[in-house]
Amino acid sequence: MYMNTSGTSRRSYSLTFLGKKVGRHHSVTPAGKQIAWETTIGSTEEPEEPEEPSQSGHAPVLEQDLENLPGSVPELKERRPSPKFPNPQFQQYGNNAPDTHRHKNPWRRRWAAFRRWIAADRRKRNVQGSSESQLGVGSDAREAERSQELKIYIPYESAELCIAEIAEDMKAMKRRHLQTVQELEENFQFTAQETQERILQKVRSHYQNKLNTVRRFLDLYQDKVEEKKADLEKKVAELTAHNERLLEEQRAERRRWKEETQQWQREKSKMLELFSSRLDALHCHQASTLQELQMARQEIGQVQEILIVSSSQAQQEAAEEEEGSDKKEQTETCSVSDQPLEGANARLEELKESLYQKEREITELLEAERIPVPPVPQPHCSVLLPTVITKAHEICSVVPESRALLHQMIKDNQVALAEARDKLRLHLQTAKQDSNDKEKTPRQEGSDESSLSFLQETVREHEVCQIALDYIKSGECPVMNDCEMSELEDILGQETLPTAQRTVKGIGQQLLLLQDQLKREKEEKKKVVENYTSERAMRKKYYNMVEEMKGKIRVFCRIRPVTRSEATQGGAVVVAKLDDYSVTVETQRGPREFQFDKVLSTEASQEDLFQDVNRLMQSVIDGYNVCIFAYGQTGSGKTFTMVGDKDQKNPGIMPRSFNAIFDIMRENGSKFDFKVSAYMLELYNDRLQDLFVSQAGEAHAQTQPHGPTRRVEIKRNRKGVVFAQGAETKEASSAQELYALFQQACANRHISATKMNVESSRSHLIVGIMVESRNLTNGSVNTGKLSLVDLAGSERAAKTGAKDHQLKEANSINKSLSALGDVISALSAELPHVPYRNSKLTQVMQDSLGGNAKTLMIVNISPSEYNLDETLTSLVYATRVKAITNNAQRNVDSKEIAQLKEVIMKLKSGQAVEEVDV
Ligand SMILES: Nc1ncnc2c1ncn2[C@@H]1O[C@H](COP(=O)(O)OP(=O)(O)OP(=O)(O)O)[C@@H](O)[C@H]1O
Repeated sequence: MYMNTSGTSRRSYSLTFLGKKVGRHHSVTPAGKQIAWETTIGSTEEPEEPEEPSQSGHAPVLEQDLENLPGSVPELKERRPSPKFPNPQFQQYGNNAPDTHRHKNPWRRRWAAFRRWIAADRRKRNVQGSSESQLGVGSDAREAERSQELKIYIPYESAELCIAEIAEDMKAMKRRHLQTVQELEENFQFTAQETQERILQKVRSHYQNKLNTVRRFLDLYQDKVEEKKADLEKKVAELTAHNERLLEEQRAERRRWKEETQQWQREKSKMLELFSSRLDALHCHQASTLQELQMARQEIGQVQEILIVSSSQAQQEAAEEEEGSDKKEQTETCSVSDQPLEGANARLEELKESLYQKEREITELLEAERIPVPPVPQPHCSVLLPTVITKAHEICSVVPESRALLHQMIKDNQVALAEARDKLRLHLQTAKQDSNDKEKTPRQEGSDESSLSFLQETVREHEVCQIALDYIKSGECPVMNDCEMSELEDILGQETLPTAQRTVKGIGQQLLLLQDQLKREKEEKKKVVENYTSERAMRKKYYNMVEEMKGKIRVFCRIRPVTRSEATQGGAVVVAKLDDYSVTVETQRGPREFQFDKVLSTEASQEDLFQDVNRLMQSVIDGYNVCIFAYGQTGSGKTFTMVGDKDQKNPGIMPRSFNAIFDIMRENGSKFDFKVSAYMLELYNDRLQDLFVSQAGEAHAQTQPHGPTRRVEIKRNRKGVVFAQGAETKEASSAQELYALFQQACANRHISATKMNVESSRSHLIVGIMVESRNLTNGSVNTGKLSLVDLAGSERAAKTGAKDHQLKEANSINKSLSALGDVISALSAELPHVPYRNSKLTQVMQDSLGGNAKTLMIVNISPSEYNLDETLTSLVYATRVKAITNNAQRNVDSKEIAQLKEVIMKLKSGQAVEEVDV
């Protein structure tokens, strides 16, 4: 047998039984040394009893033995592991382990006995060897014998015992080994746990620090927000004050306009009165002239009768002459009878002349009455006055009725003059008394002054009239110096001279003046109306701005053109756009006006509409939630507005938004890093469907026994932002890519033909576009969401002709719209409970109605009388929506929060988190 130590912690046994190797075992000795020994059984000789172990234990024996083997004791000692290991279990195997402990191990005990036995045997053999050398045996034979002697012959039972012990020993070792492994594992776990806890602690403290920083940031932000809020409130107050000022100005303008109109009306009526009184006078004059004419005609008739009588008398006398009467007598008679005839003829000629004159005058007057006389240069008073007086006097002297009329006029004027004088006197007396009695207000004084001047004017008018009439009566012309003449011209300028010619010309001039004034008034009125309209538009604009600042939902109204079917039905157009902000509907009870943030007429193009929508795209990029939805009866143009026409010649809000978002992104590409993703859903028969999954694909998935059944559900995050759980979200890197996704989704939408619309949407379309923008300067992240909703239209089955499954669809659509109506009513009435949960549609739109989004509603209406009821319902509905207030907030995370969110996302998805991430 030989024994070898290699100084390692492994031990190997190699057993040879009856000349054969029976096995090799490795084990770790407690002392950590490797021992290999071989046992060859060659004799049945019983070994000597081993020596009793010495008091000092077996260790010295072992070291002694080991000195003869490869690997000396010092080397072995060196290789022994130092008792560094903290585990006491392992310490017991170290060199410092107490002997008592060693002896407790049965195997060790036996092993020690065995080694002692071997040592004794060796000693015995050495003794034998030395005696033989002394006898001088040949060296070769001795060598062979020595090699033979090196073998130790162990009795079979001992070997068996030994093997059994070794086996037992090995089992025990195995157990200990396993135990050690287990302990190692436990220890490792314990250590790993400790390390993990340490890391967690570190992470926690790191997070805590970050959180504190974030809190500080938040406080700063809060302060800034407060400042901003105060600023905005100030601005709102300023705008309100400005609005008030504008309103006040408008009221003042209106008052002024009203006063001016009244003044103008007063002046107009005064002028008309004057004109009619002048006309009356003219008619009187005309009537008297006609009467005169009549009388002249009668006179002519009488003269003609006299002429006839005289001619018959002449004939008679001629006959008598024939009978031979006295010629002298005849001549006398004849000369006597000729005398009245000549007078009558002269009178007749005179009358005729006067008649023609009168007729000419009347014609002139009538002409002047009919045609407004352009202002002609007045003849000089010095020429005009004597002519007028002479002519008037002539008429009066020739026509007795005129004379009588003149006398009457003089009398009347005298009476009127006396009355006017009395009135003036009375007024002066009263005024004098009043001025003595009390102090007057400026207004009273003004009215007194005006009535005094009126009375003075009346008196003066009558006085002038009196002088004129007196002159006409006498036929004299007044002798006037230049000063008097100019005074008279002034009077004539005031048109107080009652001559017909003057009157007519004055009336013509007055008419012209009136026309001029009317024109001016009209222009002024037009200007006032224009000012008022522009001011009204401005006021509405400011009002809308204030409302928007307050967070009110914006509502646009779009009137679509009359469709062909409506035209064939012959329904009248009952809807009209009043201005950019008002629409009017002709109802049976009269016109009804509705006000919105914008009204788009039938002529408004898709570009016009998008111009007002475009600014919301910037809000999305800035991190706001924005919702744009179209509402209206079926066939009113919702899909046209939101999506566009079929061949996309007139793209609607959705495709335009895609382009606008990517345009803004491109412009800001140097400052931000953007990410765009989208989901597209439809709410069909009260079930949410992912439009990125085709109906065929979904049907296939349903038929699979363990196929993935997608269930899309509406959830809200802590900030109240709605998101679709279970819906596929796809990323897009360009507007074209996003549009391709949109087209893919639209292809999966439920559409069918009804009587009202050949391409009627049978579901609500919901498109969500998420835009994440990371600021490259400060690392903050904005997350905006744009929700575009094309609602299905409310419909009446009788009108649309819906049957079977279309009826079911219509019921579902109407039910969800009615739930939407309930939500709108509750929000506009500011009720404490808003029934969002009554329908999936209202759940989807929860953050857009009364939530934290900037919302725009487009109410689409038909202009036709055929849809009057639905149009009125839609407009009332939209008016209610205008009253709803949202609280739009920006979704901004600082760099740290964004990073932490990323870490949380990674942890949630089971990804490894590195120190760098934290
Ligand atoms: N502003 C418009 N200019 C021109 N055509 C329009 C306009 N609005 C709507 N139309 C036309 O009217 C028809 C009906 O419009 P659309 O399909 O958009 O109605 P809808 O409200 O979406 O109906 P439904 O609720 O049934 O889906 C379409 O042919 C559309 O092209």
